[in-house]
Amino acid sequence: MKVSVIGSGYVGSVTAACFAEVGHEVICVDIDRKKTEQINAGIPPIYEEGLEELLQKYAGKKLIATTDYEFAVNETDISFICVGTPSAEDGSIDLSIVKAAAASIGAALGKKERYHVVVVKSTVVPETTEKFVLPVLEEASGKIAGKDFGVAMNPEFLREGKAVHDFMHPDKIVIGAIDRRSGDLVSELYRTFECEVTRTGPATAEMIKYANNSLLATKISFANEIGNICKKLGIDTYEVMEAVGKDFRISPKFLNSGAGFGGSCFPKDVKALIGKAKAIGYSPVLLESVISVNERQPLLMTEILQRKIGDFAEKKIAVLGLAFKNETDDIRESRSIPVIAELLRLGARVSAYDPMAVENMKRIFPAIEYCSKASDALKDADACLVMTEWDEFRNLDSEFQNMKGKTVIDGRRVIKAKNIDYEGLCW
Ligand SMILES: NC(=O)C1=CN([C@@H]2O[C@H](COP(=O)(O)OP(=O)(O)OC[C@H]3O[C@@H](n4cnc5c(N)ncnc54)[C@H](O)[C@@H]3O)[C@@H](O)[C@H]2O)C=CC1
Ligand SMILES: O=C(O)[C@H]1O[C@H](OP(=O)(O)OP(=O)(O)OC[C@H]2O[C@@H](n3ccc(=O)[nH]c3=O)[C@H](O)[C@@H]2O)[C@H](O)[C@@H](O)[C@@H]1O
Repeated sequence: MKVSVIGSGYVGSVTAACFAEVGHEVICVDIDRKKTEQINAGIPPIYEEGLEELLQKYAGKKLIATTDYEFAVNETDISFICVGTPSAEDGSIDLSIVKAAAASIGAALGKKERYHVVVVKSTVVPETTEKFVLPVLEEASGKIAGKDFGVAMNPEFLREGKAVHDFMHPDKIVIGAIDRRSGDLVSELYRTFECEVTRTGPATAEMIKYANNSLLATKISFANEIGNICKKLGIDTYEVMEAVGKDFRISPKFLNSGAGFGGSCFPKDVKALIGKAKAIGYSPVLLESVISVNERQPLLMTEILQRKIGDFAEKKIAVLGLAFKNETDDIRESRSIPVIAELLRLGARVSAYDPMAVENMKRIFPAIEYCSKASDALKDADACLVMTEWDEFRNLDSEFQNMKGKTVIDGRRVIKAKNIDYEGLCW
């Protein structure tokens, strides 16, 4: 089939490359010309394992990128909206980018003769596809949904760092369509995937995505709550959760306590669902607690450190890990951001290291010291905070001996080194 993918970020570029891999012809559309040029040259606009190989294989052949909506819509049967859905000031969802993309697709649809299906893959709160995107498409095209074109919602469950693998081997495919014809076309696109397909309506598909992310975020905040209580009692929460996870109704996944969840989705999506719930007159107390536990968690790192080394003024604190999790350069909502801000507020000097995310963090904290090796960040530091679960931190040992003080607060349970003054965040 011929597919256009609107937005070439984490989800769009991976969706496009993977659809090419399963045999479709793909046109990527982005308003950022630099990204379209990169894709056409086989260069991934973001880092994801396996993405470069796919782009090298298909760019300029089965996969091309453009800024031209009209061309992309005209040449394809189906368009996937994969643009960002950030938080507005009050935490609710900001749909302005989705609106712009839908209006551009709509304008192109207005000039197209053949039937076309528009699929929302961006994470959007329930009712958005039918009550917001569909009317924008109708107005911009002058056509009627369900008659002249189809509309569907197909949420994405990939994780950053494992995005290509997750897209190619999904646990589930959810297709919420306004009518059978739209849903059948989306289903046809996924026919080679060996995975159960859930067919439903758009609002249910939208809610499945939010319930999924909110439950995973809830598991993490729950593990952190238990971890904080365990710490006060001198109990090892990792031992507790390992046993709890053996109950097949619970599963051991996503019960690692620590500095909390970051990333472009969990914080934003839980807040967006809170915003939607409030807008319809429901007070989501559990979801609000998931966020408050998560916001308190990184600041417990600096509280513990203060108890151990006292005043931060003029002290050098090494921060290991800037990405919101391992295997990515993404720093969006990284738990190291509030920690570095707090260290600076309290007068500390910060030396930071991350295997991939240094360049991105420079945009937020241009004035701290960035190092190209963990050992450089640790040299002469008074203390160290470990913020990201990078595997290479598990092998650090003698590097800690070049610190002035030997205090290491581990926010991710990754440090194995001996002869240091080690303290876990909640164990
Ligand atoms: N990042 C992730 O791991 C996942 C993200 N999602 C959801 O997918 C959506 C996209 O997320 P990301 O890929 O992370 O966003 P992103 O910010 O990495 O990428 C968005 C892309 O859209 C482009 N864009 C902006 N306005 C445009 C327009 N009018 N027309 C065409 N392109 C335009 C931007 O230049 C950018 O390349 C969000 O709703 C997110 O919640 C869902 C599952 C996983
Ligand atoms: O909607 C999305 O964008 C995506 O959000 C998450 O994926 P992602 O944000 O890439 O990363 P995760 O691996 O889920 O980790 C999120 C955060 O939780 C933290 N985490 C994870 C697991 C755990 O046990 N404890 C914990 O603190 C990680 O350190 C990280 O900061 C979901 O896992 C994906 O299924 C979903 O598609």
